[in-house]
Amino acid sequence: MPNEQLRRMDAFTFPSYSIDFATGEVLFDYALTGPDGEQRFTEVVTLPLPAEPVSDETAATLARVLELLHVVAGVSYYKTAAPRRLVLPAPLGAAAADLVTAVYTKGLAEYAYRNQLPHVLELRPEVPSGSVEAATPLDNSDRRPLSAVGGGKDSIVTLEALRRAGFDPVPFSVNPNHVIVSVNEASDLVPLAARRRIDPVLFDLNAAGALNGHIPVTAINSLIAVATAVLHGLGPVVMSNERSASDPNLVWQGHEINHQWSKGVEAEGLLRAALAEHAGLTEPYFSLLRSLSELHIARLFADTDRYDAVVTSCNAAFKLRDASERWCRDCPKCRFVFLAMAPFMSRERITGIFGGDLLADESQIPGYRELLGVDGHKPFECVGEVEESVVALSLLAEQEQWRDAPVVRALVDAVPPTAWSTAATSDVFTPGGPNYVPAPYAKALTALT
Ligand SMILES: CC(=O)N[C@H]1[C@@H](OP(=O)(O)OP(=O)(O)OC[C@H]2O[C@@H](n3ccc(=O)[nH]c3=O)[C@H](O)[C@@H]2O)O[C@H](CO)[C@@H](O)[C@@H]1O[C@H](C)C(=O)N[C@@H](C)C(=O)N[C@@H](CCC(=O)O)C(=O)O
Ligand SMILES: Nc1ncnc2c1ncn2[C@@H]1O[C@H](COP(=O)(O)OP(=O)(O)OP(=O)(O)O)[C@@H](O)[C@H]1O
Repeated sequence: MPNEQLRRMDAFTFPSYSIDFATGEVLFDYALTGPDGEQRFTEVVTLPLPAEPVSDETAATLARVLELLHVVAGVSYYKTAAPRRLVLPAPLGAAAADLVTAVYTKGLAEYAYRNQLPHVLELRPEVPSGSVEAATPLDNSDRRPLSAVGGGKDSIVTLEALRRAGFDPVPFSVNPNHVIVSVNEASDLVPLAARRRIDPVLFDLNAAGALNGHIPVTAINSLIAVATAVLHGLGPVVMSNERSASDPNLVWQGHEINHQWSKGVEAEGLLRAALAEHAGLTEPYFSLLRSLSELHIARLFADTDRYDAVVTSCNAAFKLRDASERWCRDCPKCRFVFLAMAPFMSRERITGIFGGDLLADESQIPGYRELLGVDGHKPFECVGEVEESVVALSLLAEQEQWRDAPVVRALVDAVPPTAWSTAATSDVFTPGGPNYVPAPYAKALTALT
């Protein structure tokens, strides 16, 4: 469909979804409609099937989770045209409607900012009138947790913390690539995996110049994880989203723009409330690492070398096409994670993990200046706060193995005195802020810290 026609689309709708219990395949249909006709999309999510037949109760709870996933996963297609009407397929309760509103506004805020589409920040879904039958409550809180694995340091810290505290976690990933497969192998735990196939029409539209941008992918992965936990009779989904994921990159038109919005604590609360209201799940989902800073998590990661040969946090390794093998060593996330891990391990070890020494490479200095708040705003990437970067730098400046590294020397000179004094009184190693960690799991976190 030509780009001008896409731009004239006035509504985004959700025609249907279906599940095939013989294959685990769930089809989610979407449509953009406008004066020139419609553009249809179908996304396919394939859930891993349990060995036992699925009971009617499980099927009913699963259907409720999939209703939420259907609406949330629509963001990938909505963003090709950004119509002003978002027409939901069925009535929703208040908590579920709040989740959907936030996913399409706050979750798409970076996309709205970069494409200069302020109306997206004000989008309000049209919810058909009518009541929603109350869901049957399901308390699965004492079952084995499903631990989402993204291949990076954070989910590794969670997996090990749960294991050490005796929770017997099941690793879970959506579309595990070779990095995730290797992390699971290194853990020696038996994982579950779901497949997600984006409609290839989206890639054609992108190639033809359709609107594109960042989407709240963690909200989608989280709901696929919850659906899998329900189908397999498992317990809560445990995420590894850190404290700083809740902090915005900038404010635009009075709205916070946060690249990591769906990793933040607000999204976590909205998702929990929507799952409780719409699917009856009393303890569906939480982030174990919510109260920790990225720097703190990096320090915890350094405690074990079991995953050194496989851990990969760089997003370039997770692209659907032309992915890097492991760390690309030239993006904000590689720079930040290197800086965050370096104070807690030998130079030889970290150089082995990354396949190179970023603090010896002067071409990295401009990127590090952004992370340290010397130039520009916090990059649109999964990176920690400026304060965390300054604290990491101050720790490096005290260490013989790092203090003369060219990048460390240049950055120490660049950071302003005010930043050093903030870092000197920083609480980055003190857990804090709101979290939803259930009481029985608090011990896993305490054992960690
Ligand atoms: C890997 C990555 O960072 N991808 C972002 C990148 O996409 P790119 O075009 O370079 O390559 P692909 O990932 O292969 O995607 C191709 C196109 O497919 C569409 N798409 C992909 C996944 C999806 O769930 N929905 C989609 O619509 C999209 O049109 C792609 O162009 O740039 C894109 C545009 O800015 C981003 O949307 C891609 O981000 C992925 C959705 C992704 O998985 N990103 C995570 C690594 C990520 O950013 N995680 C955040 C958490 C953010 C959150 O709130 O959940 C983080 O780590 O901070
Ligand atoms: N493919 C995936 N399948 C399931 N969960 C995922 C996937 N990718 C990321 N996640 C989860 O989403 C959350 C955010 O991902 P993120 O990439 O920040 O974490 P990570 O890979 O554990 O660590 P790092 O921040 O070092 O990359 C984490 O809880 C992670 O486990």
